[in-house]
Formats: sequence, C-alpha cells, structure tokens
Amino acid sequence: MTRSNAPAYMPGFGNHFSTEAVAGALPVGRNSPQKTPLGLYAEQLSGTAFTAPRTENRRSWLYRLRPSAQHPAYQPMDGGLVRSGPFDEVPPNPNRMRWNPLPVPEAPTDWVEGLVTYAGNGDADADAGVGIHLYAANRSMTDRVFYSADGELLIVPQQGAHRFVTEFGVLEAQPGHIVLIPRGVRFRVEVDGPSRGYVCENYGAAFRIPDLGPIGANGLANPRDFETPVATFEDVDRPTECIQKYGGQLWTTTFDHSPLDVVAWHGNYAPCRYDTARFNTINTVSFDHPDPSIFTVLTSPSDTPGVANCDFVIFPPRWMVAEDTFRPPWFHRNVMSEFMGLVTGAYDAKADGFAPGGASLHNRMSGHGPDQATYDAAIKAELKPHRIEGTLAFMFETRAPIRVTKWAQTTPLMQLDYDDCWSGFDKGRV
Ligand SMILES: O=C(O)Cc1cc(O)ccc1O
Ligand SMILES: [Fe+2]
Repeated sequence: MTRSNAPAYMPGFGNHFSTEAVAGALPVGRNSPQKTPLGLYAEQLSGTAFTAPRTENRRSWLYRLRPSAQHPAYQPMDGGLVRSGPFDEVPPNPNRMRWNPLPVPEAPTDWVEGLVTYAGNGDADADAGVGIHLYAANRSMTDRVFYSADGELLIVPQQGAHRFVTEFGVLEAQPGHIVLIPRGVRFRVEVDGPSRGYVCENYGAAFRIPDLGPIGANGLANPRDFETPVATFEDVDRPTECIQKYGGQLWTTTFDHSPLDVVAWHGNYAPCRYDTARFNTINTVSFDHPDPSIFTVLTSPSDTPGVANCDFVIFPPRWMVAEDTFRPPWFHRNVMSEFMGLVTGAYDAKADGFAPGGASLHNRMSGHGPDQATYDAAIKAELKPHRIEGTLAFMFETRAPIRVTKWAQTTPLMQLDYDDCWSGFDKGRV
C-alpha cells in the first residue's frame, strides 16, 4: 500500500521534530527500546560525527519496515555526466563563462538521468567544496531512488512542478521554492512534464540560516518558513533500484522493496523546503548598492569564521530606492567565486544573454559586473523608486575557485562571445 497523499509539513529550520504516520509507531522516551513498536526497525541516520558539538550535531532516528542494511552489494554504474570534486578533468580556467539553458531532452529522462555536472570545487572526500549540477528531465523516477553520500543537496527548481518523495515524507516544490536534502537521505523525484533546475551539492558543513548581526532577531529567511514533511511511508514489495553517488561515481543496487519505508522518525536531520517568496529582503534606504551578502538565504560555513564554504544568495523581486547611486550590481572582482542561475525573469546586471535556465560563472578575482546596456541605462535612469518585478536569480558563492567539467567547457551551450558584453565601454574622461 502506498500512503503518499497531499503532503503536510512542520514549520521550522533545524528543529527537533517528531512525527509518525501510524499512531504509536514512535517510541516514547527512548530511541531503541528492546521491542520497537509495531516491530519496526530503529535506525540512526547521522549527518555529523557522533561527537559534534550540540549546536552542530544533526541526526535523526528512523523507524522503518525493514532495516536499511537489507540490500545486496552496490555495483558501479555509468554515471553519465555526473562528476565530483576534485574537479581536475580540465585545467583551471579563469575566464568568465555563461551558458544557454540546458534543453529538456526529447528521450524519456528522469531526474537522475538528467543530471549534468557543470562545475565545482574542493573534494567530496575532504568534506569541503561543492558540486554544481543542472538537470533537465521529463519523466518521474519510478521504482528508483537516489541519494548522495558525497553531500547535501540544495535543489533549485527552475521549470515544472516537482514532488520529492523521501524517506522522511513528501515535499512538493515549484520554481521559486528550494529543497534541501541532507546527505544520505534517499528520495525519488516525480515530475509532470518538462522539468529543470539547479543543484548545489554541498560537501561541507550543512547549510543553515545565517546569523543576522545588527539586522536583529528577524529578517532574511525566517526559520518558521522552512517546512519539513511529516512521516509518510511506502509499503511496497516491488524491486526498487537505489542509486547512490559515492566518491563521484554512481553505484546501483536493487532492494526487494521500497526503501522509502520510514513509518515514524524524530530528530533534526531531515529534508525541508522553502518558498523564496517568503524571503524578507533587506536593502538600502539611503545610498549605495550593498554587498549581495544581504541576500543570503543559507550558508555553509567553513573552518574560517565569516568565510563560507558556500553561500546561497537570491536576487528576488524588490524595491530599488537608493539615491545618487548606480543601482545595479557594480563592477567588481571577488576573492570568492560566483556561480549564478536564473529561475525566471531578467537579472538586473544583465540586459541580455542571461536566460532563465542558463548559468554563469565569475571565478576568483575575475572582473565582472553590469553589461554595457545595463550600465548605459543605469547612469541615465531617473532615480525614482522602482520595483524589480517577476524575477528570481541566485548565486552559489564559494570560497575556493570553481573548476568546470570538461562537458561544461566544451558544450555548445557555452556562449563563446560572453566577454563581448563588456568590450565597448568608453574611456573615462581625465
Ligand atoms: O556578480 C553578480 O552579478 C552577483 C553580485 C550581485 C551584486 O548585487 C553584487 C555583487 C555580486 O557579485
Ligand atoms: Fe559578482
């Protein structure tokens, strides 16, 4: 029997949740009683070392129809265009890059089959860096689940309604939502037509909401707007393929049942979704264009305070009111490296060429900023309050240089004329 009706969610980020799909399935007062209710199997899923400090420690207890251990050996499989750090297929390339959108394939393609790694940094085995993937799919995963042992997945749907059926419950997401799936959590993605999006596979410390400092106790992404599904399980005795990403390679095995069979769980290691429309955008009401860190939704800290392994930053609809200010993003060179995507609309630094579903890369210390059309318009614009509407761009900003894959460097989707958008500026008058 499959029990996956309209999903219900619990609010809060990183809470210690408790949820049961069947009354009495969750043991009370202990994690592993001698006899588990309903004969379920207790399993701890650890996302941090057992000994991590309490503020960092993430783990959940799962109560399932069968132990996760009950499966045959995984075999290596063809990973297609999926890669992991270290990204050393081609020499590091400092050039600015931009790609046209990934086309949705004609051939039947599910979420796993449609994953393409563009870039990344660090090393999955060293728990540092990120992998950056895009996907384009047109059919649901059936009798197949996936997990990454290499990292947490931050998924940014760009096209189509998505349904993530996970061990912890069901999350629905459309463009504008983001979904966070912790390392190791198994799921399948169901779609109802052409579907696309972006994935930041975070090898480092788990994403969390940034500290707010002088902003105060509220603002940016508020914790209660993150939603974690209630327990929902599948009691399915059909063979189900489980694909794991481990060390950059895909491995496959077949369970004789659906491993999405968690009847109850409790803990603080669980998937969640967030609607970026809930983001409380904060910006200047005086002058100057602030650093984009004001738009940080989630951050994965590194060992160096204030320097992120990865920040997830959004550019949502908002009012621009700055006086005597060049309002779009300024020209800049950044020690952090910036990979951008566009969910919908137009991005305020680029008049053309950066299309929804496309991507751009501005690596460590590379000069970038507004294209010429944006610059020319902005220095002439009347500075009345102006609403940037109907758009959602985002950035994965990471401390180490981003290296592209061979595929990303050679695909015909790469815009070979990208540099031209900055080629014609007049000289300053001295
Ligand atoms: O390069 C970009 O478009 C991203 C970006 C936006 C912004 O408002 C300021 C700095 C920055 O890197
Ligand atoms: Fe930038």
